[in-house]
Amino acid sequence: MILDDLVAATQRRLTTEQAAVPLAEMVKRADNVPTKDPQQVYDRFTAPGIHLIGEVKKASPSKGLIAADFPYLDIAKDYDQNGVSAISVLTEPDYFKGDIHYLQEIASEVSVPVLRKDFVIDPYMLYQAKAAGASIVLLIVAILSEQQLNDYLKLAHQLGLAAIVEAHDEDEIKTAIAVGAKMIGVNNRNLKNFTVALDNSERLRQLVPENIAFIAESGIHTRADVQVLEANHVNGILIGEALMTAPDKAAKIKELLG
Ligand SMILES: O=C(O)c1ccccc1NCC(=O)[C@H](O)[C@H](O)COP(=O)(O)O
Repeated sequence: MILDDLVAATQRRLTTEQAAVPLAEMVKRADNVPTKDPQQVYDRFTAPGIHLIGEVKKASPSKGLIAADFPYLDIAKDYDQNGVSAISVLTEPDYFKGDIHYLQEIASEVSVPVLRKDFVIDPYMLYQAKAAGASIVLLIVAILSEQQLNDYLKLAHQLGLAAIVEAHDEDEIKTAIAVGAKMIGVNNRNLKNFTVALDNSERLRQLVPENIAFIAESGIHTRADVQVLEANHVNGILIGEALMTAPDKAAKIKELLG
C-alpha cells in the first residue's frame, strides 16, 4: 500500500536529516520558538460554522503533478487573506514535492495556524514542526501504534502544537478517541485504490462526540460537497486539489464556504 512506501521514504529522509541536525540541536531550535496554546486551535475548529483548511500542495501520489507553477508563499497569502481558518503545507518531498522550508516561510508570513502535513513517525518530526513555526501536526492512526499515538499527542501538546489525528475507519476512530484526540480528521481517500468517497466522513461523523473537532479530508471540490458535510455537522474541511487548480483562489474559497 502507498502508506508503506510513504513511511519507508520518511524513514530514509529522517536518517539523513538527523545526521545533518541531531535531535539535541533540533530540540534547542524548537525551544527557541515561542510555545503556543493548542487549545486555541481546537476552539477555532469547534466554534459554530464550517472551517476551511486550505492546502498548499504541489503534487500527490494519486494525481502526480498538480501545480507546475508553484508560488507557495503567494498561494498561502491568498488563502490567508480570503477566509481560511488554517493552512496545510505538505512537507513530504518524495511523493508530494513538499519541503519543511515552505512551511517555515509560510508560517512567518500568515496570520492563521499552519499545519505540517507529513507522515510523522518519530518525535524528531514534532520538534522540527515546532522549530519551523507550525501550530498543528498530523498524526495518522494507520502508521502509528496506540502507544506512539499517545506519546506523540502528549509531546505535541507540550510543544504547543495541536494535532489532527487521522482515521480511515471505525476502528481507527475508536483508537483516536481512546488516545484523547481533540481533533479527528477522516480521510475520504481510499489509500489502496485512491478513490474518494465523501460518505466516509458522513458515516464516521456519527462516532465522534461533538466536543471533538471533526475534519473531513480529501475529495472536496464543490459547494454541494460542503453542504453535505455541513448537514452532517462537520467542523472543518481540508481542501487541496480544488483550491490548487482554481485560477481564482479567493472566488473558489467564497464558493466553497457559500
Ligand atoms: O493526495 C494523495 O494522493 C494522498 C495519497 C496518499 C496519502 C495521502 C494523500 N493525500 C494527503 C491528504 O490528506 C490530502 O492532501 C488532503 O486531504 C487534501 O486532499 P485533496 O483536496 O483531495 O487534494
